[in-house]
Amino acid sequence: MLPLIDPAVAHARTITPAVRVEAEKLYRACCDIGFFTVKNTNLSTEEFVDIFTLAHRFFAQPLEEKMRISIENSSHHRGYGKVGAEQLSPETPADFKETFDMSRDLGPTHPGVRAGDLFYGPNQYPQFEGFKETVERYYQRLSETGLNLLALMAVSLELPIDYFDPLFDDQTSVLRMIHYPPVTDAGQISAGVHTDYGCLTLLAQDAVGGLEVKPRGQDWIRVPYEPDMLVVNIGDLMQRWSNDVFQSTPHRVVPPLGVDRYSIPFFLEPNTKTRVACFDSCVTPKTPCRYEPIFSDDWITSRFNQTYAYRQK
Ligand SMILES: O=C(O)CCC(=O)C(=O)O
Ligand SMILES: [Fe+2]
Repeated sequence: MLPLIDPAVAHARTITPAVRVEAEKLYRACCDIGFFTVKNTNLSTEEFVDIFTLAHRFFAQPLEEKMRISIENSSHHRGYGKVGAEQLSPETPADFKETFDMSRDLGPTHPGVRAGDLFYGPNQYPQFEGFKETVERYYQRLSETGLNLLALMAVSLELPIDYFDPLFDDQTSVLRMIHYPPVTDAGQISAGVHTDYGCLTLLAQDAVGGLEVKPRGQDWIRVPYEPDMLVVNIGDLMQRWSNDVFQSTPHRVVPPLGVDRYSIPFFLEPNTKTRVACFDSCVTPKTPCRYEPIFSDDWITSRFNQTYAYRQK
């Protein structure tokens, strides 16, 4: 069982006894497992249902239609990724999944777009009525929930409760829809063993299940589906930021044979040029800072290039 955290207590950015309780639970979860679950988000049950319905409709289209918004046409890593586009583990074949990625839909007046930044730009959307509105609303909701979790994390790290807010006010988070087609032989890997690149991942999965997590020194844990629940994990950038106090835990997807599975991760990432240097509270005489400061976007770019076939051409 993964620990359950209530992000809503941090909404007002005021340190209350409830904030301290949740921050302490979150801290332990991040140190010991790197994964936890979240309920009491600002998403309604209908919004969970709507986003999955949209994902089903999107992936049900013919391949040619989906390829009109191929990620390979985007200078900003947005749009449709066909089966085989991503290989999360170098040890196993490319992942047996298709994806749709979006971020904040930014036009030419945004300074990052003008500067030609990879992380700021327009989305590529399919032509459905309501698609843009539904995914953008979901993105907004997940961003709020993610920032509430970061507020708890800030408290647990002895930082001001609103420490992360200005670092995410021009965020580069990515919302992804994933369809795993039915696996028919054991050689097909839905999602290979990997860690996530960034800060925090907030995942909605469907009732099929299949997500498995391997905390340090423990066996694989299966993460069961529960309605209205998000599964959250620490990514490599946050592990680095915390001087390895928090764990970015390996995970994989092993769904039951022969069924379609859908999941919707939200990768919460800061503004570009966020300087990631060990938090003071994570550095002690016995555990000096292990990492050079790095800019968040340089880190994410290097990780993309390792896992995407089209970026290696
Ligand atoms: O589909 C899932 O349950 C997990 C997906 C995942 O780990 C990822 O895309 O990074
Ligand atoms: Fe992942």
